Amino acid sequence: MHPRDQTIFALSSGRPPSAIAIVRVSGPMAETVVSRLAGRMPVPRMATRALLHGQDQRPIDDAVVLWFPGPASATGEGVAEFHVHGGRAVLAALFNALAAFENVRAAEPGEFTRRAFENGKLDLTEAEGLDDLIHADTERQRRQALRQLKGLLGDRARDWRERIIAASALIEAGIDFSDEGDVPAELIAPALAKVESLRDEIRNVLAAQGQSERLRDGLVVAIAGPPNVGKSTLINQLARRDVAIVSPHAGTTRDVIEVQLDLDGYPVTVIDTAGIRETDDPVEQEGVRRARLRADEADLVLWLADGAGEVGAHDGAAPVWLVRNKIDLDAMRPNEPGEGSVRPEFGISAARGDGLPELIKALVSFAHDYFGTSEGGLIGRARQRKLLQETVESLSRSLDVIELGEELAAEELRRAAMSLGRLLGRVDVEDILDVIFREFCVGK
Ligand SMILES: Nc1nc2c(ncn2[C@@H]2O[C@H](COP(=O)(O)OP(=O)(O)OP(=O)(O)O)[C@@H](O)[C@H]2O)c(=O)[nH]1
Ligand SMILES: [K+]
Ligand SMILES: [Mg+2]
Repeated sequence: MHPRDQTIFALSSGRPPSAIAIVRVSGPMAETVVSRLAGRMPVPRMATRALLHGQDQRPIDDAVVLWFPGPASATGEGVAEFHVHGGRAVLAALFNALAAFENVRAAEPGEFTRRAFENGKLDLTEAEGLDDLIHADTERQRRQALRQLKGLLGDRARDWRERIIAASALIEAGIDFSDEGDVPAELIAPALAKVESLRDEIRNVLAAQGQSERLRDGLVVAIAGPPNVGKSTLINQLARRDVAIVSPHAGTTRDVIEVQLDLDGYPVTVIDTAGIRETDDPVEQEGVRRARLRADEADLVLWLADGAGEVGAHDGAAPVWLVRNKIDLDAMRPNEPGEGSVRPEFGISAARGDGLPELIKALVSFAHDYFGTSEGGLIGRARQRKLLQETVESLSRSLDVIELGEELAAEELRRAAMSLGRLLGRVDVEDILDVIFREFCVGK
């Protein structure tokens, strides 16, 4: 039997142990599974209490059972939900009982959503939005994901696709008309006008968007600098807890330490690294190597220095802010901009907290620019942006090549429609589906 026709089950709630755990079952066997385990069929969509029994008639748990007959269910198939007590042994007993049925197996990550997608319950942008919503840590990520889940991008893309197909139908009708020679201009002109306005519309969405698909991955800020300048003290201050060891001993931090922060709704990862210096200690050398690597990959580097230190050499393309620490030790006032310095310069005391509000304010404003200011951003992922860009390019090309022949223009329009089809998950997507759904949680 094809894996797709098998019945799947998974824990859909959080990690056990928990007060309640929800196990979902989807597929052709779901109905049989419910009636055997619960001893009867619950009324559809009504919470029903039942003592669950395995096939050996031993009781499993006192549960609440829900039955959603397909196709009006989350996946489009028959779906059962078992709300059981969230103990590990309870779940193990239930999983054993489920797996004992023929053609019933544990679900792969994302398999429920994939079935929903394959049964037309949601388009690919909505499926991606669902995944993002589950993984959203901050308020802005949540709002962005919800827009996707509500299908705002999908709705626009469907409309664009239909209009492209209509324009290309006009051109193709023109081609059919002209047995020999030219296609009548009165057919081509309105089609071209449509294509042009469509292209501008999609361009506007791309432009208005800023970079809000970056919300998924977050902003990476690396704290780097020489040993003992107070890098770990600063990350502890930003995290408001002791994530890194602070000591007067130079070379304390060797591993890369990460904390996730919610800065004004923006997801920011701050990393503390080993102090960068020449050293004979192989462990510290490795720490320094990793520190350089992470600083090179970061989106922003806070180069910490004390006294009169300057920014050290590094290879990354990211902006570097010089942050002078330990201003409590000298007479320098907080946030005195360095003379002739192009990069922002901050004076702080990580130990006492002086200058930190200003530094955090600057970070929020950096995040604001980095993620784009648009609240109405429709694009949630780089994949979506890329396909929209391809659509715009094909539309532009169709306008360019129309002089050379209507067939060429029609071909470009087909390409544009294809890109939007991919965006929605309607064309040749098997390969990307595997990639996308694999990232999902099990039970989703
Ligand atoms: N006076 C003063 N001391 C500080 C300040 N920030 C950190 N220190 C001290 O400087 C020393 C080094 O601090 P760390 O945070 O461990 O420095 P680091 O840059 O992480 O050091 P490595 O991990 O070894 O590279 C500790 O003794 C801290 O207490 C500050 O703002 N003022
Ligand atoms: K130290
Ligand atoms: Mg340190």
